[in-house]
Formats: sequence, structure tokens, C-alpha cells
Amino acid sequence: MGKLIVLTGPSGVGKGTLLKLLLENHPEIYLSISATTRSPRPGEIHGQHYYFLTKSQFAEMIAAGEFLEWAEFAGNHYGTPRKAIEEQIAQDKIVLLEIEVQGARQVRQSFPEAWQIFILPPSVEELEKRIRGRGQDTEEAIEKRLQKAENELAVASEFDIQIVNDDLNHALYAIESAIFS
Ligand SMILES: Nc1ncnc2c1ncn2[C@@H]1O[C@H](COP(=O)(O)OP(=O)(O)OP(=O)(O)O)[C@@H](O)[C@H]1O
Ligand SMILES: Nc1nc2c(ncn2[C@@H]2O[C@H](COP(=O)(O)O)[C@@H](O)[C@H]2O)c(=O)[nH]1
Repeated sequence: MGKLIVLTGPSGVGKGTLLKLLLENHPEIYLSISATTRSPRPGEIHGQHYYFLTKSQFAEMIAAGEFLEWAEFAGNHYGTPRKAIEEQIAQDKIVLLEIEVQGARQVRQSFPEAWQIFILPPSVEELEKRIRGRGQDTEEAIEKRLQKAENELAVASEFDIQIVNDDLNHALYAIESAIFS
């Protein structure tokens, strides 16, 4: 059987940036594509970055039990489609989820053998700088995400390992060591 790795942590901490580098180094890793009711950001493609769904399509998937986990985050819904994950794990693959904290907690319940990595910012000030610097969210969305971050950072110790994303390459190396050692 393969293994399930969960990358979690507050919005803007650099999960997506680290993931991209990780997949460049290890193309054999299968990255789960989430569903969301959020609108696409410029350049985001349906079926590649997310499955962009309407609220009713998302609700239908919940009702049909098609999510491994799902959560409401900063005004939108996000969920991990179950089928692809189960298929890839059955094929012995390393499967990676990049999800927020409530979803990661659900995975802990349903998939206790999953290895959960929490990414921390060097400071809250730096986290805010990164979310703002990304320049892709409205002021309202940024405020919601920063508020959420406070509670998320408080539970970092629940997860198997905590990695500070200060220097990008150091953080990447720490993730690779956690997954492959
Ligand atoms: N180590 C780092 N040092 C400086 N800037 C960084 C670092 N890692 C990521 N960033 C920058 O921080 C911003 C947010 O990164 P990213 O979008 O990867 O965060 P995220 O955790 O995936 O956010 P979300 O959960 O909202 O998708 C980006 O502009 C990225 O270039
Ligand atoms: N619980 C889940 N969280 C998810 C999933 N896919 C992404 N996310 C997390 O949502 C926030 C916001 O993402 P953004 O793309 O709008 O910036 C971020 O923390 C993601 O990790 C999912 O399937 N389930």
C-alpha cells in the first residue's frame, strides 16, 4: 500500500510554493486535486489547480459521501475527492494533500496512518506580509485568513511534525526528509 501525506498550516505560509518544488523533485508523488466553491484566481485552471464547483454541486458531493474530508474556510468550501486518493494509495503511490487544519483533523480520524506535516511561518508579521505580497485576495479575504491563522497556529503541536518555512530550501529539505526517511 502507498502512503498519505498531509501538508497543512495557515493560508499564505507557503504550502503551495513548497509543494510545487517538492513535485518538481519527486514527480512520482500524486497530488490530490481539491474541489472548492471559491472563484478561480487569475491563471487557475479547472481540473488542474482545483475543481471549481457551485455550492449546489459541492453539496451534492457531500451528500453522496464523495469527500474524504471537507471544510468551510474563510467563506468558501473546500474538499478532497475520496475516489482518486483511494485508487492511488491502492496503487502504492505517495499521495499528498494540501489542506487547511479542520480538514487535516478529519483525515486524522478517518486515516490515522496518514503522516501530517504542519508548516509554520517564521512570524505572524511575515505571514501577513506573504498573504498581502501574493496580491491575489481581497482585503476581506485577507482579514478572514489572518484571523483563522491565529487559531490554526495554536494547534500546530497536534500534528506529527512542525516545519518553519523561513528559508524555502531548508523547509523543502525538511519536508523531503520527513516523507522519505
Ligand atoms: N520561504 C519563503 N520566503 C518568502 N516568501 C515565501 C516563502 N514561501 C512562500 N513565500 C511566498 O508567500 C506567498 C504565499 O505562498 P503560498 O501561496 O505558497 O502559500 P499557501 O500556504 O499555499 O497559501 P494558501 O493556503 O492560501 O493556498 C507567495 O507569494 C510565496 O511566493
Ligand atoms: N479542508 C480542505 N482545505 C483545503 C482543500 N484544498 C485547499 N484547502 C485549503 O484551503 C485554504 C485556502 O486555499 P486557497 O487556495 O483559497 O488559498 C488553504 O489553507 C488550502 O490549503 C481541501 O480539499 N480541503
